[in-house]
Amino acid sequence: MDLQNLLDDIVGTVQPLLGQGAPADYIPSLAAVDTKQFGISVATANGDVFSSGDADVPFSIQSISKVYALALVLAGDGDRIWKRVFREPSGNPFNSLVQLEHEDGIPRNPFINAGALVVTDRLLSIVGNSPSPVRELLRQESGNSSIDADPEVAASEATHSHRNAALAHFLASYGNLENPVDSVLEAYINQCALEMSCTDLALASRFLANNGLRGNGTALLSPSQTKRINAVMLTCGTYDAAGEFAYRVGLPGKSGVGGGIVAVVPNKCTICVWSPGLGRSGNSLAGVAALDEFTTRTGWSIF
Ligand SMILES: NC(=O)CC[C@H](N)C(=O)O
Repeated sequence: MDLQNLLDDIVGTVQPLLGQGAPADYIPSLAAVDTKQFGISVATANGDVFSSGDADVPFSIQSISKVYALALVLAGDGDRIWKRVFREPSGNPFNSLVQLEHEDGIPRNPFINAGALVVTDRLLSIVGNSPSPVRELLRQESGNSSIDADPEVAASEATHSHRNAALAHFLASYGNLENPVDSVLEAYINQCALEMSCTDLALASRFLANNGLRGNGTALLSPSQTKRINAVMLTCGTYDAAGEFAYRVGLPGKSGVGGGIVAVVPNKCTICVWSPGLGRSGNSLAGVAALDEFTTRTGWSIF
């Protein structure tokens, strides 16, 4: 398989989709991003990296950060988090409030906003937030020590965070937060505002394809924990479009409203795609199409 040729081809295939869809507009500073951009990177289990298009342009990772927060909580705390958050697809938008009341303050899964707020809360209790543990992990695993939150995106989200604040207060009212609402929101918003390129994210996610092993060969997670994060990514990582994503792409994946998606081919590689135009459920239109093409052409789906 000539991966470089394939990625170059995919950049050509998605051209007609670029500019379609809309960037996230409820975080005003994300709405200004040029939707014609597209990047793709693949990091293989044996350490090679292939990339094409705008693969080295940094973008806002947004909800992709939820995967690394969960990994750190499982690494620090084992299975305890599963008493406070379920592992079922929500079938609802990622920032929905209604389900949380029906289900007595236990979020459906760790990848919708309510679930990620609980995970972030636990991470704050275990390791604190200075420095940000998610940022440190991503710096170490990507080898890029300049990764940081974009203060403008963080400030923009903070001034438009009524929904997430409502979710956090709701969780607190059910006794499902250990830290003050404001500290949890601040940590959550800052990890969402981290800026990384496709290459950074493909490299930083390799532990998900390598049975939990970090770049330096030590274990962040056990093979079983890694398998389970991948399972939750498959069923919940693209919100109410997870069924369609499994059908078209057939890989564990996690999207963010910055237009990035990280996908995992266990024991083989990680893939990161980015294009800011989003479809109805908040997943990158060209990104999903590129991953569809990638698994169709390589046969590297988990099915
Ligand atoms: N789906 C996303 O990427 C959402 C992340 C965004 N920061 C939010 O909380 O609304």
